[in-house]
Amino acid sequence: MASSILSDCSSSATSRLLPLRRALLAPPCRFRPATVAAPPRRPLAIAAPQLPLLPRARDMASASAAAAAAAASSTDSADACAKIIDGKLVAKQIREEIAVEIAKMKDAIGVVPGLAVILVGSRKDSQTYVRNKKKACEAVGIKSYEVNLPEDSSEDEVLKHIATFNSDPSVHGILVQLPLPHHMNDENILNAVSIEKDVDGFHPLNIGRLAMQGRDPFFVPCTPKGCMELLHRYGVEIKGKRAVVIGRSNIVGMPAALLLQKANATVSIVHSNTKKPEEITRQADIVIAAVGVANLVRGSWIKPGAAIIDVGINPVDDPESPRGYRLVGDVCYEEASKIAGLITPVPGGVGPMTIAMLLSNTLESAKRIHKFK
Ligand SMILES: Nc1nc2c(c(=O)[nH]1)N[C@@H](CN(C=O)c1ccc(C(=O)N[C@@H](CCC(=O)O)C(=O)O)cc1)CN2
Repeated sequence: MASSILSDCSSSATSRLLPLRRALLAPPCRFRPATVAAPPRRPLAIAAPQLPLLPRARDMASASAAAAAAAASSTDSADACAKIIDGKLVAKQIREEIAVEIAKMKDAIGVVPGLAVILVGSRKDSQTYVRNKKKACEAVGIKSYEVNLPEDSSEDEVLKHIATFNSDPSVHGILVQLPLPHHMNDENILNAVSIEKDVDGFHPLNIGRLAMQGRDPFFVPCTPKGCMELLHRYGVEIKGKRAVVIGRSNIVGMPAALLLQKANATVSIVHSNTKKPEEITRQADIVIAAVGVANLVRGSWIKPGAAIIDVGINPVDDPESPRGYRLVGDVCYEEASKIAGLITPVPGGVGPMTIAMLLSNTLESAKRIHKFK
């Protein structure tokens, strides 16, 4: 269900005052138009989830609210606008690049990459993501295989389908859409996917290899890989920079921190027990926010000029929207975009990159299995 969060990221008390103060004091932020120049095309350098609310997320949110006044004054005086990192556009470029590569491989060796998706239950959001994955596969020339199981299926039924796909040579990638129903053990299921076909990169051996020096995983999880790809394509230097990842989930925060560290950033992870998260975040040249709390990161948390990657996709009530809600990130875009150097919007930032990276991982898998360069 959508939570009620005010669009200007302020508490209910300040929300009545801020728009007026802004109108009086601040020149409007001239956002870069939607036609912002596309980043240069480049070969792939190397995956929103609705993240669970952390137990102490409320504490972090209250630290955030306490910082609201400071944020208001700093954003009021700012006249700069961050460059928008256009994930939708980059994802489209990547899909086009992948389609070309797939056509080449098919011509050269007659192989068509195959992706198998297993969906358990009938969550509307998961059904939409799976449908979008299928459409994206069709558009680039990947053959997709889909298994839909009822909510009350047993773990064994899921494991049986995984085993069949593991031994099917026409399938190069297997994923189980998350979240799974509560009665299922994610670990048992994710462990069953062959690591050579684990295009989500969630198998513990793939995550373990990501964490180790001198080792590489077969696959990098799609959303964190998408975050890195956006940083690369927009020319953000990572080596020697300070990076902060907010959130430490297995599927986004933790792998994102490992990737930044592999790219030679100095990385801190801010989580539900972190004291003064805003002070730590303010030191970062690069911030990846993946905590699942709408508008947690305020303008006052951000170092001027920093690159901000917002992974959060949080529904908030909006009676004016046809759906009755709209999506906002973990970062208060209105404030942050006046202080940051670059920023991803929500929607249209990291989200579209998740599926583009899934296609990239599936192609990579087919190439590796068939030794095609
Ligand atoms: N097995 C997996 N399960 C889940 C993953 C995953 O990578 N593997 N990630 C998420 C869901 N997800 C893909 O599965 C996903 C989330 C969001 C988007 C996206 O494009 N979001 C749009 C907004 C969409 C909207 O309007 O509702 C955006 O941010 O612009 C794509 C894929 C959890 N499960």
